[in-house]
Amino acid sequence: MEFVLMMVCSKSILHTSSLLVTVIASMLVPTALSGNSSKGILFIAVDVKQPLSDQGPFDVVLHKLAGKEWSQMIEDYGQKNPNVTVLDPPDAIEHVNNRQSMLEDVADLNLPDYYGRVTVPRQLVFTTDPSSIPHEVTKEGLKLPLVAKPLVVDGSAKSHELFLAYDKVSLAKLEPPLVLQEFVNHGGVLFKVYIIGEFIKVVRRFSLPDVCKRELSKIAGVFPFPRVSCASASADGADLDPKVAELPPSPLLEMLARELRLRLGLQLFNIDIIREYGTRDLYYIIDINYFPGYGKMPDYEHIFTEFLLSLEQSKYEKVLVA
Ligand SMILES: Nc1ncnc2c1ncn2[C@@H]1O[C@H](COP(=O)(O)OP(=O)(O)OP(=O)(O)O)[C@@H](O)[C@H]1O
Ligand SMILES: O=P(O)(O)O[C@H]1[C@H](OP(=O)(O)O)[C@@H](OP(=O)(O)O)[C@@H](O)[C@@H](O)[C@@H]1OP(=O)(O)O
Ligand SMILES: [Mg+2]
Ligand SMILES: [Mg+2]
Repeated sequence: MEFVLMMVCSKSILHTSSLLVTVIASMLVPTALSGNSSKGILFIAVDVKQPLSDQGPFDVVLHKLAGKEWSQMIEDYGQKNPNVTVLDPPDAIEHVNNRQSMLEDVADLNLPDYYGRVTVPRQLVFTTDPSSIPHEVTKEGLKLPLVAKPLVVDGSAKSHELFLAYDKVSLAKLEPPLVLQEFVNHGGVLFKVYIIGEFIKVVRRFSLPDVCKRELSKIAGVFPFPRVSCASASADGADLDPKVAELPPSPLLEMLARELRLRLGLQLFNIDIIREYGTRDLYYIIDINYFPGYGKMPDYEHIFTEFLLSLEQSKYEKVLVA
């Protein structure tokens, strides 16, 4: 079996050490350049300025690009080539690149709770007039502290600039569009669940420390905080309180990943999950990221390759059945 993948990513992504670069460096380019199409995968980098049909045919489109023009190009290509697999459809990506819509599907999930309950923190969206924020927050009964997050995630550093707010008055200093999300104490550790099709891998990362009532009553203001749970903040192997460190049960993660994959219409994403401190099984999803840096995921080369091969295998099986 041989199939052709087309890869596209923006310059900004190429400059960060994301999966695309890591994979190109370690797996794809050698495969494509050497002509040794081991496992049958041929990767072709695409020039987005040229028509796609002049560069194909492709079996799979793998990309992390946004924008109307690009979405249109992919849609047109898909219409002319109904057998192409787009990873992932631009409208599904856009849905999770907005911090309001990304969590809506989780809130609607209604999973059975044998292995634990999964929910999302309460949050409000503000698109204009920051002076109304304190009043709205009081009216809606959101509890402090609050995490302020830019509404749209667009791959820029600014869309990851978050603030922790300790009092309501200071909220008027924030810059909409943003979401204000209730902060949930979780013992300073979060679970990052990587999803690649049907495959799941969970890792522990350090996170923001808990905020106690005393601290809340003594501090006022909104404070920026750095990317606390980035890859360098791996908490796997750290000496942690076992109650905090215990991973969410696998059946819960499997059920959650399956449901989200279907609802979101995505194959490549990760989820940030925290467990409320002092509970055994109350989980909050606080973030979903499209096509995250898989290069940091243990054993990603093997998993990603198997995933790509499974796409073609399932197409082949469908043809046999039809
Ligand atoms: N509601 C919350 N309760 C407790 N901690 C939170 C909450 N929201 C965010 N955090 C902390 O802030 C970090 C950053 O928040 P979030 O994951 O939403 O931002 P991000 O910029 O999208 O991050 P990523 O790099 O994963 O894309 C989380 O990893 C977690 O440590
Ligand atoms: O840069 P990293 O490898 O950390 O990957 C991060 C990725 O950046 P990249 O796409 O430039 O790789 C981010 O994408 P944008 O929102 O900025 O588009 C986002 O998905 C983060 O959640 C990823 O961090 P992780 O969740 O995997 O810890
Ligand atoms: Mg996150
Ligand atoms: Mg995120």
